Amino acid sequence: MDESLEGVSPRIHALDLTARQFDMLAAAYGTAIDYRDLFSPQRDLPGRLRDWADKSGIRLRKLSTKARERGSRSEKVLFGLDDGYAIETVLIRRRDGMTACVSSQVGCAFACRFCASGQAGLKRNLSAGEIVEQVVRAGPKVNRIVFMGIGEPLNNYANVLDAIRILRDRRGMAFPTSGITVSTIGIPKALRSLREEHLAISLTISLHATTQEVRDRLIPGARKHALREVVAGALSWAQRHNRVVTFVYLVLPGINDTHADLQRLISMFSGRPARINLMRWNPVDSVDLAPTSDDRLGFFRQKLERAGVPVVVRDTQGRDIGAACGQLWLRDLTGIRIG
Ligand SMILES: C[S@@+](CC[C@H](N)C(=O)[O-])C[C@H]1O[C@@H](n2cnc3c(N)ncnc32)[C@H](O)[C@@H]1O
Ligand code: SF4
Repeated sequence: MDESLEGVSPRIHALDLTARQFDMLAAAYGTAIDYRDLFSPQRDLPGRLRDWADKSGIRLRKLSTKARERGSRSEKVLFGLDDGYAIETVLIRRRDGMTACVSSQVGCAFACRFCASGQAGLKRNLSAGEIVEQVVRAGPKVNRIVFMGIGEPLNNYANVLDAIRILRDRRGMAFPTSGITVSTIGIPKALRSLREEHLAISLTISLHATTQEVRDRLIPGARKHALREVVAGALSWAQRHNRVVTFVYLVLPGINDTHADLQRLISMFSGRPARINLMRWNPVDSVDLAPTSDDRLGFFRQKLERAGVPVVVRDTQGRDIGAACGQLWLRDLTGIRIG
């Protein structure tokens, strides 16, 4: 992370600033505000903050709320961006707090067959500040963050890691990294870098196949990533950090749910620092796939359990408002889908 102010434009987004950069700006403009004030969850930001922003030419907020949709346990917020696109953030209520499911990119380059978010391709990366702002705007009840919205976080490595560092800074939001999960298709080079970071985050790998051929069909953008390198990179991260890595497996009838798949999953993960989350496909308009049956999911779960591989069946929240995993579309400012 470059902590100097070089190249920082006067219209910089306050939530892009590290505490050190803030100190330098505070010294240059003189201020009575504290770094923590930048992360104020209030809708009407305190006057002293607005005065400081006017004086220093800093933008306190960059996202504009375009729409909100409430479901039984989740809420979806459509945030407009400066360049005419709109991304979505999902808030999920839990018994002990709230989870913010944040977007990391404007669209996605990987074009997974089963997912809405990659249908328009990748337009650009979100900045660290645009990621942090999604959490700030979600309010103080958020105690978990999952990078499971639009985009592939490890394809925007620098900004996602900067966002995590800003979020966890004790002088700012002091968000515990143990409450942050990065979900990724597992880009091997980025996994090697992540292994060396001193960050106590959780890691989830979207695996979805046990052969290269099936994975290439399901995740066309990841064709150059060898499946065994993805798995080895994730397990190496787990060993280095003394953690368990979660592998997500979307069970798709007739595609990746054969007995041979089950056997390969068992031999890949038995005795490893890994757990498997079996998932059902959430429907996406104009995508010709079918969700698996409860029986098939139960069969996979039972066989994996018997082989000693930790496994859970995970059902995602938000299907009632099109906010479940993989159902978020890149949109324009009026909410019309792109892709
Ligand atoms: C939308 S992705 C974003 C994070 C990252 N790009 C990834 O693929 O892990 C979050 C999770 O949703 C899963 N997913 C995508 N489309 C889905 C769908 N239609 N039904 C269920 N899960 C889906 C992905 O495989 C991934 O585990
Ligand atoms: S599942 Fe993840 S990697 Fe695949 S298109 Fe959706 S957001 Fe991108």
